[in-house]
Amino acid sequence: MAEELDLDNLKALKVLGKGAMGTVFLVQHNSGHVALKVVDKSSSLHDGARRAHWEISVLSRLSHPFLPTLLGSFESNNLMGWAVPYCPGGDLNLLRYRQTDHVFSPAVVRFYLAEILCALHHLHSMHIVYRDLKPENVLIQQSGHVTLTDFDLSRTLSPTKTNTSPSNSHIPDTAPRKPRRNFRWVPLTKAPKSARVTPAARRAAPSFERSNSFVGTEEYIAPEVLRGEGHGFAVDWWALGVLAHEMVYGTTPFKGRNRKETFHNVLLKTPEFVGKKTALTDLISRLLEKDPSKRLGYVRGASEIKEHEFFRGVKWDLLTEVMRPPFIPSRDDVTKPFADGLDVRGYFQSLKSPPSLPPSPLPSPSCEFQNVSLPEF
Ligand SMILES: Nc1ncnc2c1ncn2[C@@H]1O[C@H](COP(=O)(O)OP(=O)(O)OP(=O)(O)O)[C@@H](O)[C@H]1O
Repeated sequence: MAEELDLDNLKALKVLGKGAMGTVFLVQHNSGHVALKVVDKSSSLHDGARRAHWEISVLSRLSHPFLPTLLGSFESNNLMGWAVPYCPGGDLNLLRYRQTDHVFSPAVVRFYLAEILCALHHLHSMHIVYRDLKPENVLIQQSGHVTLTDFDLSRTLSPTKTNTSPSNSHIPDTAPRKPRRNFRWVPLTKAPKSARVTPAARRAAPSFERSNSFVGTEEYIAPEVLRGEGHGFAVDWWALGVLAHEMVYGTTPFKGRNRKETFHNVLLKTPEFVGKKTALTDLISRLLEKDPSKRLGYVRGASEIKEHEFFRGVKWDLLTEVMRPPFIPSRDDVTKPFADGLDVRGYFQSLKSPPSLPPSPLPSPSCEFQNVSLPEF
């Protein structure tokens, strides 16, 4: 049961990340560390309060080892916040950049895909379509297992419209809408920024205003979304295919020189795979089927994908016990916290008065990992 948090008693140790919607703080709470996401309700640009209520409502329904648990929440006149377990391992994108050639081995890919698939299976079983799968939203727990984060773009689908719900018809009025213009920027010489997304006011993308639910990250958007044909659960299977491609090749499959070219590629380009055909390339190409009704997972959901040859041997019911995570954060890196803790309320107040800006946010975790080798298959 999520508790009511008292903002005045919460001291942030540092800023873990800043997203389109809010700021995530590392907070000491009940003798442990939690991640506290705080949204400025007055931020009319991003419709903060409505989106925060939506995310809290989704989190409060989740109960799965690869999804966050809502630990507590608060609401004041100006701020809303909620706490979830802290994931010290950073995200899958940062982890990939720590690998040789910035790619994971097929065995590691299998591990992460299997866990993400289980998390999506759970969400879909609750009629929630995630719609924001990308490596930056896959966090690594202290145990090395994954947690999906950021449910801002998720939506509830009517059970009767499981796969190809027409755009918007299933979106509850209370659901937030979060248009984004996303781009990827990864300086070659620096560690990649955790998020490759930048929110933009809807007016920044006028050509897509017709569809109220045109959302997602450019390189991860499914063709049916671009075609304005609606958002079914199959958009998550498409994104799983893009993510798998990025993890194993180091690039997303449809990235163009600009957004127009990326969207053109998403709609028309057939992904190419270097080297011989494998179970993994077969899985990716089946997930990247442009017609959602022919896409793997369309007919029987996650179960259909779990049966794919690439996952042969995975003990789905025993994932947390049997499968050893390939990377385990070696220490809970809470180094360089703010000296006396950071007052969350003061942090937001100071954002509104530029002369006394707070210390700049620290980047995502710099923890090290124990590399656990997985058997090749
Ligand atoms: N549980 C957590 N443990 C550790 N870090 C976290 C946790 N939750 C979020 N973060 C960090 O905070 C960042 C922002 O979080 P989140 O994606 O939920 O915010 P957002 O405002 O919705 O962002 P976006 O712009 O991607 O929509 C994440 O990229 C991550 O670095």
